Amino acid sequence: MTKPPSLKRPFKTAKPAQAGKPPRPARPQPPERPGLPSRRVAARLLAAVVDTRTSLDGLTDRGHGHPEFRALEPRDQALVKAILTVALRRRGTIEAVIAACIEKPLPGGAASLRHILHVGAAQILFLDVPDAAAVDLAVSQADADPRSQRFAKLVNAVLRRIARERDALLAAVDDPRLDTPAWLFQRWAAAYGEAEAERIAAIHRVPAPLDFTARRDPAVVAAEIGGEVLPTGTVRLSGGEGLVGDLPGFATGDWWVQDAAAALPARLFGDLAGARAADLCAAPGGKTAQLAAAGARVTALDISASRLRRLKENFARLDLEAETQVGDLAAFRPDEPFDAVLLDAPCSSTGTIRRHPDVAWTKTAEEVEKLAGVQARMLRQAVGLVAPGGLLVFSNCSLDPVEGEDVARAFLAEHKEFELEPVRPDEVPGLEAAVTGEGFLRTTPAMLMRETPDASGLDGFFAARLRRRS
Ligand SMILES: C[S@@+](CC[C@H](N)C(=O)[O-])C[C@H]1O[C@@H](n2cnc3c(N)ncnc32)[C@H](O)[C@@H]1O
Repeated sequence: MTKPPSLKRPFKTAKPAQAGKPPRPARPQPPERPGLPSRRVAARLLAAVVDTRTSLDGLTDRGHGHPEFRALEPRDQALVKAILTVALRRRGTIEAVIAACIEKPLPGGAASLRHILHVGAAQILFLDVPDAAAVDLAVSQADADPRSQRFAKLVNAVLRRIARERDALLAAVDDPRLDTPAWLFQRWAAAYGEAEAERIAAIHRVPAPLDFTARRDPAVVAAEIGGEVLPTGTVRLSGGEGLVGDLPGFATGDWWVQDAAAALPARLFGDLAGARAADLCAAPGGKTAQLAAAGARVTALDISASRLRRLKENFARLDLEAETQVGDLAAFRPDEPFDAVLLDAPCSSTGTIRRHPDVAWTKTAEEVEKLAGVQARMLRQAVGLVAPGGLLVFSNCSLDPVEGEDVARAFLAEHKEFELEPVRPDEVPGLEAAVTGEGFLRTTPAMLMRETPDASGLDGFFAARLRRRS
């Protein structure tokens, strides 16, 4: 990451003090304007996401995130996250609105100016921040940055116009496709058709509901947190804001946060009471928790020690048990094979864009292809871990068939000792349309439509259930 520019104006190096003359006291710096640090950090993090394809989750991690983010007060951190989430979710729209307010394109190399404008416009267009504050802080920010100082007047004019003409400007550029990078939209259109790709792009513009998997009775959890039980059994809370940890049932381990689609793959094993199960890519453990809660004796493997630590914390809260192992699947040699093996493989995560809008701007088509190769390799490594007659569920949260259907088909063609055990529509009530003709499970964010968009949709997920012949 580039070194953060100094906020202070450049100053000349002081000459060494001459003998006899007392050194001149340093001029006190005026205190920074309230609100400016959070906007500066927002612009810096936006740059890291879109210019160097850095994950927003990593940048805003409370323990290991960007140092300037970690230095902010919790309230300012929340504001930075809110600004960035909407700035990335509506990136194309914001870009089009800014373009409509300037006579000629922003000068090439004016990246810093562009990020300042995006942060300012995101607040004016989509957040409950007073327009005057958003404009003034963006102007101060431009003025304090040597790279954008000469554009401070432009920032003022553009953002004031956006504040004045917000509704008309938004109406003039209202096209969900704008907020999805073209390469990604084309891949969805090729896979699901133009109309479904548009529906996916449209629902991505709406913040996702919060989904929970109940440890015991979903109806009780729904009543306690004021949510609804979806036909799939997931508990959903829409339009909810605030800290998950403050909700009833958190401390007592009554539920864990898990998207409705992410809850499906582990259910494909059916009855697991007393079974030996392995979760080969387990952390942070949403699906491992399902396996353990269903009565399996679970071994949870993950290559990341820190992510596995989170799994252990989650399990302690949920009062669930699993044997954990930090390690690479390639070197995993258990004493005996398992009845049930889950491979929830690393992927491009394009099915989670609604919750993680940075994914749309940090991933590339090349990465999708490369990750499909990783998944195919991991699936081959899982073969010897499945007992005869046992089940192997392969899943991931990519929306791209290259990482899902294609990997599963190639595996089945190569491994005649496995057969596909088709998913039946009655196994996924409310999501019957997610069962493909071949018997795979394929969700897209445009499924599971409810009364309002903020209560609708789910992550894009793929799952195939493969049985090892006896
Ligand atoms: C999609 S995440 C798993 C999410 C998890 N199943 C859940 O539901 O909470 C993929 C996980 O695979 C792990 N991983 C990646 N490569 C691995 C490997 N070679 N061996 C074991 N784990 C690996 C990553 O550390 C990551 O935690």
